[in-house]
Amino acid sequence: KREIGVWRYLEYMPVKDPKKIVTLHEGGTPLYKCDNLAKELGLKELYVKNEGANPTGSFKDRGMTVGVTRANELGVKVVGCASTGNTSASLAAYSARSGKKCIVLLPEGKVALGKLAQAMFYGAKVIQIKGNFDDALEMVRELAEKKLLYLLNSVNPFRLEGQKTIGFEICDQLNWEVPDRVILPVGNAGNISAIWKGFKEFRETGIIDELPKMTGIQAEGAKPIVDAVKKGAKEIIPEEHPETIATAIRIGNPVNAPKALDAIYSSGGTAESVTDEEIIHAQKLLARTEGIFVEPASASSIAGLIKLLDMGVIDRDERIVCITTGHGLKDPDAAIRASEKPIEIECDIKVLEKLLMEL
Ligand SMILES: Cc1ncc(COP(=O)(O)O)c(/C=C/C(=O)C(=O)O)c1O
Repeated sequence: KREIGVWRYLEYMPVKDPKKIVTLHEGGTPLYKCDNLAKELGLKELYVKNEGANPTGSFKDRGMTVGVTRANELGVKVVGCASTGNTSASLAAYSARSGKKCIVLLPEGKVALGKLAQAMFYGAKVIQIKGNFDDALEMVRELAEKKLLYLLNSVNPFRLEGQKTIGFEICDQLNWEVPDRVILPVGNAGNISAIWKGFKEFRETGIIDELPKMTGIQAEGAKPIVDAVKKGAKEIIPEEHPETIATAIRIGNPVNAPKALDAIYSSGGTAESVTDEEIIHAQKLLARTEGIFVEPASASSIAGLIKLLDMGVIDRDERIVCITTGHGLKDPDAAIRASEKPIEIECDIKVLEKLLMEL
């Protein structure tokens, strides 16, 4: 009996020795039909694929199970990555599970609390650099070139092989009724490239005939892919100083830009940017209409949906899947900052009853 999750698709995985698989039973995440939010937005059919339901709380686990399995096959002892947070949290977990040493490079002061706690607690060697993610990635790639570690950023194709299963699962969960459009946040641009690959492989094997429009969303202050798409360019111009409260996608020089641009152009998709305010608004709207709590970067897919509807780019009768990529608990500070303060009272039941009346 095939378990659900990434390894349900073993035949599509570049694994030579299944006995070397390192897994935390990642994947098999919920595809929620969001009728409340759809009604709010005047949409016919809206789904949210919640990758926050993965073992370490983000879609990165899908890539890491395949990437660390590869490291196992190679007999690698030390793995490493640069990260805005979730990649480091995931790599720390999978390297712990497979007895490997793990080193992660993080942009000092720009990593959400939950992610930092995970990387530290799983026992990774956590290095904070005085620079941004792009600087950290450059440094860790040099260590890889010197063979001092096995690099597990999404320059490593084994990461994308795991993440393409998001596309597979969406097809299975919609009984092969392919969505018209898939909307997701884009940072280093690995995920949009991987998911597109998944849909294309399912079409090549005859499981589906149609392909969705791949739609990438970036933050206003970190949008090299969006700028390229607006010009129909084949290459990006790196953003020197990417800035956004959605720190997961605070990336200026996405390594997978060529693949991501190809996914967007060949699928007839698009790319759009959203402000931090629009992200926080969408994050709250999703939580309060559908009970789905995601971190700010993840909510940019909902914010992008709203913006593209307002711009008339997206038709209201499209079947749409928004991918929410990380759990809201990853960034508790952002959630508390965006919420009403708790009410403080003495232990007086009368006061409490009065508050209840005003609920
Ligand atoms: C919640 C969340 N949403 C979206 C993205 C963007 O995905 P890509 O476009 O494939 O990079 C990330 C990426 C995080 C890192 O790049 C890292 O953790 O180093 C993320 O954590």
